[in-house]
Amino acid sequence: MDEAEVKEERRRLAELFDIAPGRILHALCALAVPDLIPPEGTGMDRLASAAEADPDRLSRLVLAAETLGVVRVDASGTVRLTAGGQLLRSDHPDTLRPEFAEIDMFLGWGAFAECVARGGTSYERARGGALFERISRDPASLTAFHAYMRVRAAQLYAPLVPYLAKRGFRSVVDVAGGTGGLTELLLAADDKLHVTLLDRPEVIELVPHATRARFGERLVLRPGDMLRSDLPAGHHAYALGSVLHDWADEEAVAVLRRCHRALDDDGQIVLLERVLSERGPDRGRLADIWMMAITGGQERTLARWNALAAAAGLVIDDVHDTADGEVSALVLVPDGAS
Ligand SMILES: C[S@@+](CC[C@H](N)C(=O)[O-])C[C@H]1O[C@@H](n2cnc3c(N)ncnc32)[C@H](O)[C@@H]1O
Repeated sequence: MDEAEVKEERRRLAELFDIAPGRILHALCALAVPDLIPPEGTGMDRLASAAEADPDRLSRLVLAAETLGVVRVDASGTVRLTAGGQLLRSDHPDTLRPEFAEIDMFLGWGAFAECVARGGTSYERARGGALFERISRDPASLTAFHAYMRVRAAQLYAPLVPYLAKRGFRSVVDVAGGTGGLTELLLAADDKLHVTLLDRPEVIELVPHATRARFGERLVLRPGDMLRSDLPAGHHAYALGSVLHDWADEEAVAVLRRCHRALDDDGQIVLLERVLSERGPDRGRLADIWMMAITGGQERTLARWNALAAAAGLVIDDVHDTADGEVSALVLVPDGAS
């Protein structure tokens, strides 16, 4: 490398390493700053008072945010959101706010290199418990996590809904379906469908009343533990959206076996998951590292998904990818049924 290339690489790596941009966006969202900036703009002092923040510190944060391109501050000191900054508002349909306002995941990275070297998750080391157990004891974290999951589900799974609707499910169990982001998409796409939403009891309690009222008896809420007890039996499809990537193979196979046992005669299991490329650079490998750090699970290649299915007596019958490769639908049926 010549001197200019070294300089450029140092700059590129230092930029990758810098923790500040993410934390600036986090603080803006946690303090609801984008929600407090009206279309006509606002002054720094007014913004600080609305955000209940120290005026000097908040103005430094906003100026740093301008450098990141999410706000613009004009000569008179009026602060406005840029087009990108609009995505940080909670009322934007593609909002990033619940994700960026979350602190628990960030704190969970802790001593990450330790977990690479010695196993376990850095989340557990840093936060003193496994993710789903710990946030269950911390209402603020639980609410923030599921607020993010709902928005994520609506955005991530929407491109798969036409494909899922065409499969003509009679009834679906949304296994570990959180507060029902996927369930709502499925129920809204087919007015004859019944969905049983199963998750931990404290998560089922967070299902919004509006969702319960909207779908009436087509939605059954079922507190349960997919790792310790049988799933409701006799349904046509068992959907698992971003569930198995949270778990190592042993637990993932145990959950698949439970779904297999519960299936209707012509039943199917539908995984909504990322399919990692077999080799070469893939942004999904960063998501894989999130899983290593936070849950102890992993993102999987098609070969690994095949192996997981086989271990539960299942085969992959169909794979439907989305254009951006962020998520695919993998349809599993009992081995010998396809
Ligand atoms: C990554 S979230 C995915 C939520 C939802 N399927 C979605 O795509 O939005 C994982 C979900 O698994 C649930 N979960 C974790 N352990 C569980 C268990 N033992 N039994 C049932 N649900 C569980 C969590 O509460 C959480 O809602």
